[in-house]
Amino acid sequence: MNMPLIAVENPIENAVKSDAEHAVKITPARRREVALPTPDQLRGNFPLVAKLEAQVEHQRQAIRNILNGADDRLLVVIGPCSIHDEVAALEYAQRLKQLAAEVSDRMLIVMRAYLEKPRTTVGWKGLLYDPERNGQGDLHQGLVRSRQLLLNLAATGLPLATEALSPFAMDYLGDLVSWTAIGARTTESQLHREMASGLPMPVGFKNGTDGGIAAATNAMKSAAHGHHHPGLSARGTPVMISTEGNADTHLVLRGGRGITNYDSHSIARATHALQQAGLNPAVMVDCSHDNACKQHERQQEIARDVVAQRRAGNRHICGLMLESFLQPGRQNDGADLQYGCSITDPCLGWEQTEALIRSL
Ligand SMILES: O=C[C@H](O)[C@H](O)COP(=O)(O)O
Ligand SMILES: C=C(OP(=O)(O)O)C(=O)O
Repeated sequence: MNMPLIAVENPIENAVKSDAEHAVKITPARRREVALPTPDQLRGNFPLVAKLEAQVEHQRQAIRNILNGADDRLLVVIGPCSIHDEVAALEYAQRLKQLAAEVSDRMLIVMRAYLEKPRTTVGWKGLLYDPERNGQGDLHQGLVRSRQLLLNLAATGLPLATEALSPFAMDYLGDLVSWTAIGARTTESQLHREMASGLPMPVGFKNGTDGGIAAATNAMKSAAHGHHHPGLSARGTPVMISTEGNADTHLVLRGGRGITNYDSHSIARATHALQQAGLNPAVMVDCSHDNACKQHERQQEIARDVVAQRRAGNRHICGLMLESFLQPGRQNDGADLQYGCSITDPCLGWEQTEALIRSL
């Protein structure tokens, strides 16, 4: 049945207000709006030069080659749980770059450059949302600092990984990212599956926080399909986005509800389920989160165990995720912060990281 169209006077003119009018606006609803640059504006101000663009595309292809078995190196996504200090992140990247070069015949090392944090309830949500960490939120500054940081990190030559949390953030930053995660809290979300289906890089879906893999296998099926969904154009206008589907996806096992899933039985069950569903059986093991019960030291024995399983013949294990920073452990955010130490989940320190990667 054809619905009659409701006539609106000057709909475009009414909808699009000047930036000044939108700058800070208290709406009748429970929200305030602050204008942001469009993706085109941010990318225009901090452009990705052709050399870096080619580097990112090359790195995405190298990851795809591991996922489809054309390259048998181990994919290692490693770095801070979250980045709160750009200087420390860059120092970490410079050290990691050297280590990555040393082991590049056996591993492809990708740096975690996580700018958005999903929270169980509330907490600091990352550099992108609240760069000053004062609870006020400043997405404009967060977007600028995040893009500058990713450009500086990419200039080291390392491939970069993020978690794609806001469906809008990738429009601003995605051109710099070679691998992305959809986290345990959002793997079941249709919005995130739609987003993943249009992303140009490989995507790892974490198992759900309950430890079950069904949400992630459903997500892989959904992301492989094309979708139509609302979104934002590069010029900042609302658009219908039609995606092609992304077949470069895989499962990330991160444990759940205090139960681990990196042992050979759990991995065999997961790869069997993926094969039954007609999906790529390549799995990455997240050595942190519920697999390590948030005890950063345990990541070392988990990584060794998983690599031993691979050596024993399980070629479906394609990668590891590790949380690591300059200093071991974590600290509460506050006045006297220790340089290079996580303010979210605990991480391996640099010495432990170096020794672990060499030993693997
Ligand atoms: O990776 C980081 C955390 O595990 C995730 O952001 C959830 O943190 P929270 O449970 O402290 O909110
Ligand atoms: C939040 C993260 O993981 P998960 O979604 O598995 O909790 C993370 O890797 O930073």
